[in-house]
Amino acid sequence: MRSTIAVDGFRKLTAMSRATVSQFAGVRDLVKYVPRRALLYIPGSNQKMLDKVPNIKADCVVLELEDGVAMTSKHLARQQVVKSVDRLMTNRHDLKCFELGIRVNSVSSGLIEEDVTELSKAEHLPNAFMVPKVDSSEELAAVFDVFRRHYGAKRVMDTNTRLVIWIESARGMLDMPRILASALNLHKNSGFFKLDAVVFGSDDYCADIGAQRSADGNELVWARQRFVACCKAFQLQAIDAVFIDLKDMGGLKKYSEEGHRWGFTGKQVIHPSQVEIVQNAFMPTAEKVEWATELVHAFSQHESQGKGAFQFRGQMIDRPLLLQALNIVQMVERVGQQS
Ligand SMILES: CCC(=O)SCCNC(=O)CCNC(=O)[C@H](O)C(C)(C)COP(=O)(O)OP(=O)(O)OC[C@H]1O[C@@H](n2cnc3c(N)ncnc32)[C@H](O)[C@@H]1OP(=O)(O)O
Ligand SMILES: O=CC(=O)O
Ligand SMILES: [Mg+2]
Repeated sequence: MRSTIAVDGFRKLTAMSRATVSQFAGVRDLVKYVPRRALLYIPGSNQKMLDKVPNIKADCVVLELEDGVAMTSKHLARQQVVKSVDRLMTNRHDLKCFELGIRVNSVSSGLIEEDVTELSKAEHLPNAFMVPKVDSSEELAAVFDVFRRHYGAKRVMDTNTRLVIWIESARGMLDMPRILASALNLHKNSGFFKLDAVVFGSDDYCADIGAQRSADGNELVWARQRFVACCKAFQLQAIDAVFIDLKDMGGLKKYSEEGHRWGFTGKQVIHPSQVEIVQNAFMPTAEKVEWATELVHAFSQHESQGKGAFQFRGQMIDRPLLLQALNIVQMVERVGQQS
């Protein structure tokens, strides 16, 4: 299997290479890197699905309060998610996922206040709070305000809890650079949850622009490519669209591999049967892991001789290539620790 090959490739790293990689911890914080190849939604209203979380191997599990939950079940979902997050975070070392998040309702829905009021009754914070339909940077101030009022300043400003946001409208898409910069500044200036990943809400985006979904996905090409470029401009992870045809595993594989080639970091999934296909598609190949490991090592040697650019296997290498190689090494290191 592709992921296994890559993990084996990583295990061949020598102690010297590992030490070399750690010299670049200042460039990218290796310890805090969270793989998000597959981000699985679990509706908070479904207790049977919530009970499966400890054994789910998706990189990121999203306890869902938004569109996966009927309006008539929001209250029940909030109560079940509060109990689940306390139970799961108490035994967090037993979880198979890297990140347990909660997706609240959007600011524009008018439901976020009730979500946060209820969630703040939990003793534990999740690893990440997830906010959908962020259309403007002003909305982030409203998110900060509602969390600070209900959780208290200390709990939301002195924590490792991360922020993940969804871009799902034409307005959000056009304003992405301002939205992402504001979210990062909010963390820098106030200590509020740090933005770590951005998710493309393609179904809501299609509804917003009036596009019809097609088998070849042409209607989303521009948006997906702009989305990746904006995320990567701010060194943020970019999570690709949901694939809703639950029985079409070939189609899921094709779109996942395409997303990986285009620069996405991972993909949203809605069913456990989609997890492994997506994780494999977003795993670097064994050759790529070997290339990355050797490149990082070569970079370190050249840098110690005062050379920022050099030749490596016939290619010119400088800092951007080092960053790409570090992304690969960080991903494989975390996945290797899990398996
Ligand atoms: C597109 C825009 C978005 O906003 S996406 C995010 C919002 N949507 C969601 O949260 C939906 C998430 N997915 C689901 O609710 C389910 O997968 C849906 C699509 C309803 C299908 O469920 P169901 O009919 O039970 O499927 P199934 O019979 O094939 O299930 C087999 C076993 O797997 C389980 N399962 C299913 N989905 C999940 C899931 N997301 N998380 C955890 N477990 C899941 C089922 O409970 C079932 O378990 P068992 O075999 O009965 O023990
Ligand atoms: O929230 C996800 C979407 O596709 O919409
Ligand atoms: Mg959506």
